Amino acid sequence: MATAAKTLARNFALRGSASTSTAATFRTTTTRNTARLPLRTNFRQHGRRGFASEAPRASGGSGSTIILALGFAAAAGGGYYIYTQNGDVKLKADADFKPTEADYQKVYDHIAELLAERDEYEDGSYGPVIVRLAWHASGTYDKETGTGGSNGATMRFDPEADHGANAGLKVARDFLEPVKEKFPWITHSDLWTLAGVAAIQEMQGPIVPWRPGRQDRDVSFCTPDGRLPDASQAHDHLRAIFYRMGFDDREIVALSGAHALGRCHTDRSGFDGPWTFSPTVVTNDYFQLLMKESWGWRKWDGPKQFEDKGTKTLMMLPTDMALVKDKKFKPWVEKYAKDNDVFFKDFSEVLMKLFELGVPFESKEEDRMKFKRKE
Ligand code: HEM
Repeated sequence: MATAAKTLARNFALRGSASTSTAATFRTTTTRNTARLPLRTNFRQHGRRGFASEAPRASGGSGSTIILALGFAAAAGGGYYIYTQNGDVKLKADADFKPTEADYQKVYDHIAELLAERDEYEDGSYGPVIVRLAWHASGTYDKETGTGGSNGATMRFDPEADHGANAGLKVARDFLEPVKEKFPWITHSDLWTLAGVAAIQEMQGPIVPWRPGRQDRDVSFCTPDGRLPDASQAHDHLRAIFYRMGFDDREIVALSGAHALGRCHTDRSGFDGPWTFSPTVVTNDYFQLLMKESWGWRKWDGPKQFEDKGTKTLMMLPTDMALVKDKKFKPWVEKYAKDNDVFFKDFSEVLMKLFELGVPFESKEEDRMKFKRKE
């Protein structure tokens, strides 16, 4: 009997044969096709691009950059004006400027345009690495002390940018800098989470309600290293990390469904490879593969990880396998594998909660915005 991965691989081979009728049925990040296929592929093997160390970009810029930024700000209707002081050119926020939902939708639209345009990145999309940035910016939250979380964007600073778990995220932060320049009124911490929402929605995931209100904080608010999960560990570690943020077992499993997206990189985490054959489309394939595929240890010099026995091209981390080994996690994996709609509903709710961790909102829950996808 063919394994799930072999079936996926066969579909991939079909796509490779460039049959237009077949290709038309595959879901891609640029063509939205809501028809549910049992298994989808838009997998492309790409050469790995290395990203070296994570030194944050120096802030500030030349006068011409600032004037350019002013042009963008004006174009975006951002309520900013320019003034000079001792020859210094500065941008200053208009305190009266109150961005509306339409202003935030413009930010969303710009990110969506950039995601579509800049398809030179691996697997054709920056979407997965942006989702990882939004998650790592939020997942430092500690409910006991109220520290960490998406309020602050402290990964802009060396101590946090250099945490091992954040290796490779400079590429996502840099991707978003032109957006910050175009809309200088938005905080980095609002921008990173809004970009996470945009990436999920533009990769055909569920609508994720979002609200603004995060303030950027200085370097003294950087969280200590070790708050994000260690992929080499087991169920007890997952619970310790995610319970600290205030999540329960169902939510831990739903969040892990993000690993339908993207891949591991030997020059970042040390692990290697994608979890699914469609790493730029939000699907429940991660759960299907966890349930249906046979997984064995990969024989290699790198850290311990699993590979599918069928094609040996997919991977699972020890923490991913913990979801099917643990009696309380497994029923949720089964449920999400069987029902993509239930997964999408829970995934949307849990992402919304993740991106709001640690934020002292002035707005109400009913003020959350639902962004329209790019046409
Ligand atoms: C459950 C605990 C988790 C562990 C141990 C874990 C671990 C990892 C590791 C080791 C990588 C590879 C990084 C690299 O080498 O580039 C990765 C990638 C990724 N993770 Fe997780 N993760 C977890 C949860 C999550 C959650 C909750 C989300 C989002 C909601 C998420 C989203 C992603 C995405 C989208 C990527 C792909 C990034 C890319 O393609 O560059 N992960 N994760």
